[in-house]
Amino acid sequence: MAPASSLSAWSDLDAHHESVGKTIVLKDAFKSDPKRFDKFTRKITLPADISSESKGTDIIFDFSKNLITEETLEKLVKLAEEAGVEKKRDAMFAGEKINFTEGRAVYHAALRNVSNQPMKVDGVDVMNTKGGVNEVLEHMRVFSEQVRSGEWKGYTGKKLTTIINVGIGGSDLGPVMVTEALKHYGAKYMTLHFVSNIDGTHIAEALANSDPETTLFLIASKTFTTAETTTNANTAKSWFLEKTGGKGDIAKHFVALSTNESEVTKFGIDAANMFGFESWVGGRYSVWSAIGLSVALYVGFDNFHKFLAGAHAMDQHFQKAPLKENIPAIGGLLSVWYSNFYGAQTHLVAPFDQYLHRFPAYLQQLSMESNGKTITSDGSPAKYTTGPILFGEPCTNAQHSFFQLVHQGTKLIPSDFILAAKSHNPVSDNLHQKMLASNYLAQAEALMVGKTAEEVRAEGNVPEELVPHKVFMGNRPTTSILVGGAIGPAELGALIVYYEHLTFTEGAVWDINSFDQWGVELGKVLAKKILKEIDEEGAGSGHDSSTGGLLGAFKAYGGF
Ligand SMILES: O=P(O)(O)OC[C@H]1O[C@@H](O)[C@@H](O)[C@@H](O)[C@@H]1O
Repeated sequence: MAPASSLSAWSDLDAHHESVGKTIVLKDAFKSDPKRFDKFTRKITLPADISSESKGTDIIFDFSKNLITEETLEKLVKLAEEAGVEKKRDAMFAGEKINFTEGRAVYHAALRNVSNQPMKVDGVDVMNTKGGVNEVLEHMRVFSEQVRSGEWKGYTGKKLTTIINVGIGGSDLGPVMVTEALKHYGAKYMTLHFVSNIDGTHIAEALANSDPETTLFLIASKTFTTAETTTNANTAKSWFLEKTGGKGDIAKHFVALSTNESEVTKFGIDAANMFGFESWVGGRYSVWSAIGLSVALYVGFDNFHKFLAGAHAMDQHFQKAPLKENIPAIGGLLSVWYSNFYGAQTHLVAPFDQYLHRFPAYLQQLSMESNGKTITSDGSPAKYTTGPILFGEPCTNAQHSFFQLVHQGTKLIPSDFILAAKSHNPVSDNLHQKMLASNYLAQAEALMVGKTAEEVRAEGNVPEELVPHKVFMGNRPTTSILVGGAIGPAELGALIVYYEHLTFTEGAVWDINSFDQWGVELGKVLAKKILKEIDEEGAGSGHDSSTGGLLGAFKAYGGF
């Protein structure tokens, strides 16, 4: 594929940015076009049988407060066409090896293919083959139901009520985020811990109040070689054996979620207690796989299945909708528009939803590990900027911390706001929900309309020297996502997949491989070398003076 900047649609967008993009004033665009909201809003409706709403849940994506005209959208669609976004999408869904640096298919969509259409990699239907998607799902269903009912017992015959998931990166962030987001649906008697950090504090705090008789460990690692996870898992195993005086039965208290059977059995977990998946599932896309077992245990398999089904609905939309109507494609194209033509460096995602408090952290990995790349498909460096820095926090909290910069800073920060129309906790007669919604609406409006010097003066009693400080430039773009009900498993699944395919669209336009992550390797290798040096005499070798100096100081202060 040609570099994006050599496409004619790219030059066309460059010119369009000069003539229209730089001059568009959103509040005027709304005044002159009463239909702007309708024109730029897209909707997906999730089927009734999986939704939190009995008639099915609408999810509205309002793109109208973005710096675009109808012509911009057409030109962005043209760019997607020239960049082969649809072709690449179809190749992904056809199981082709689009992860070209690792020679792998990118097939996490198969994990949520609840309509069970045949999906093949190398001619094999991954849904129904032995050890395939359906078989693992059935294993997850049986196991999660046994644990939840108490049929699966610990070594002293007690029900397992504490779940400790040991994993990092994609083997942690998805399960943490989703179990938090679906807490309303979670088993109230269960205590969940997610141990990821190599910092011993993480595992120590999780074990501190856990009872080995009632604790289930899920060792979650695609490769089963990740240093943090194997170290934490070994510490957990030693704790378990020590606390149970060697009588504890590993088979009843440890299961593995992995692709690597030989490492799993080497660790001491029976292959029968392993929930597998395939190398065509990238770590950051693995919550839909066996890595999601903690979710199934916590919210029950039926809800886990709805989560997959909501995701599948968004997959089908992405696969079938024409680009101009295609919600994730539009999201991705807007990101390209801001990154490459306005020089925006960031993407803010602010859920107006406390249950979604780990959603931005999850999206950070999804977006930045996928598109934090420089090299294009022909091996040459991109001549344009790629993955934005994604960040966020739930609102209204974020408003009281970093929103100052979003409103009045020098940077353009395209922002997404997410709200569910219905709260799971309509306390104080829905007062909280109404206040939450009023902030969701007010922030997007304020970012767009801003406040002129004249408006500041008209408020009266403002000393002239303060006027510029109180001016809001406005014209700051937002995408507002409104879930037309509560956020249940299906709604959450669809929201995640919106961001997955948005990220896909960006990467497809930028002509990079969104599916490898070589950038995490170098630090791992150096850490191994330094770990050895900590136990050796001296301050290591071959380091720069800063690294060597710090290593020496650490050893001296820490008594190593
Ligand atoms: O699931 P495992 O194999 O332990 O990997 C955990 C994480 O490791 C990181 O270095 C990245 O590669 C992530 O994509 C991955 O999710």
